[in-house]
Amino acid sequence: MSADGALIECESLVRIYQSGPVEVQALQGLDLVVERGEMVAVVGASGSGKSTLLSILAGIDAPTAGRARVDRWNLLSMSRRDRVRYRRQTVGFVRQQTASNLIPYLNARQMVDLPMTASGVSTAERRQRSGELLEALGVGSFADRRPAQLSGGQQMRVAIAVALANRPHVLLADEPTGELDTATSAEVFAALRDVNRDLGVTVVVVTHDPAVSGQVERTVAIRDGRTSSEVLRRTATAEDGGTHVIAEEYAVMDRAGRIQVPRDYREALALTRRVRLALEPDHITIRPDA
Ligand SMILES: Nc1ncnc2c1ncn2[C@@H]1O[C@H](COP(=O)(O)OP(=O)(O)OP(=O)(O)O)[C@@H](O)[C@H]1O
Repeated sequence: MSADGALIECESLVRIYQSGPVEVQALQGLDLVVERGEMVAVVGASGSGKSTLLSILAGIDAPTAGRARVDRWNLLSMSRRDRVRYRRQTVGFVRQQTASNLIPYLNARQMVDLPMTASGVSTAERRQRSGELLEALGVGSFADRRPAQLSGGQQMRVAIAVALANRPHVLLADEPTGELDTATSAEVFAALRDVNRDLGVTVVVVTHDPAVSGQVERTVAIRDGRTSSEVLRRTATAEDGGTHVIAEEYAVMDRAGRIQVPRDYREALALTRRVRLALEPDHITIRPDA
């Protein structure tokens, strides 16, 4: 794998679910590298394997085959005890349904407090950390409110604060804006970007929302359980001094040299099973087998 020292490395990751006689290949050899400090959006159609990937990275689900490493943890060979430590200390996870992240009878401060209590953090440190986190997420003045007394966007910010309580290296968020209106989504997403920038937490966020994925520097697209393409965005300065974002799409090639040719390209040239490949001085051509 190329990136030495990357925080997250998945290679040829496979997850097969067996339900009775039916086998579902949720991940079919997925490759993903995320550098420390990056913020990456994962996009893809419903059923493409996004939530499966996130559950594996969160240490909730175990892969069937392949390689997956986060920090110093090998997610395939981790013992049960290590898995508990990993989930407590290395990753923070924000679930898809806002309410499932929260406990109805606790207020925001108590909820942020809970994971730290489980990790044996002192009372004074807990109090300081929960105050700082709620403040950083813009919900400092709601510390004494329970979930039912908060709006959807505020609940999600509290959920993010809870996920960050034990200073994880990685924050994983599965459709954090899925249940929110456009304006609130933008606010929650801005909060995730602040957390990434100000606290240095690496963020992997699954989203359906192109408006959301368009705001990060790298978007990884999953199709049929594999990483199919990546969009990289950078800000360029024009001659008149104005700035604009340039987005470039790349196909992803695995170590065996496999790439996915997008369906519209295949259809446009009627590419089917066999194609002609030719190596040119600085590129490769793919032609129909005519
Ligand atoms: N526990 C499970 N048992 C059996 N099949 C499952 C299980 N979890 C997921 N799958 C299947 O694996 C595939 C990938 O599901 P996954 O939830 O990862 O997709 P997704 O991209 O997150 O979809 P969505 O955007 O709808 O949440 C789907 O075909 C799904 O039905």
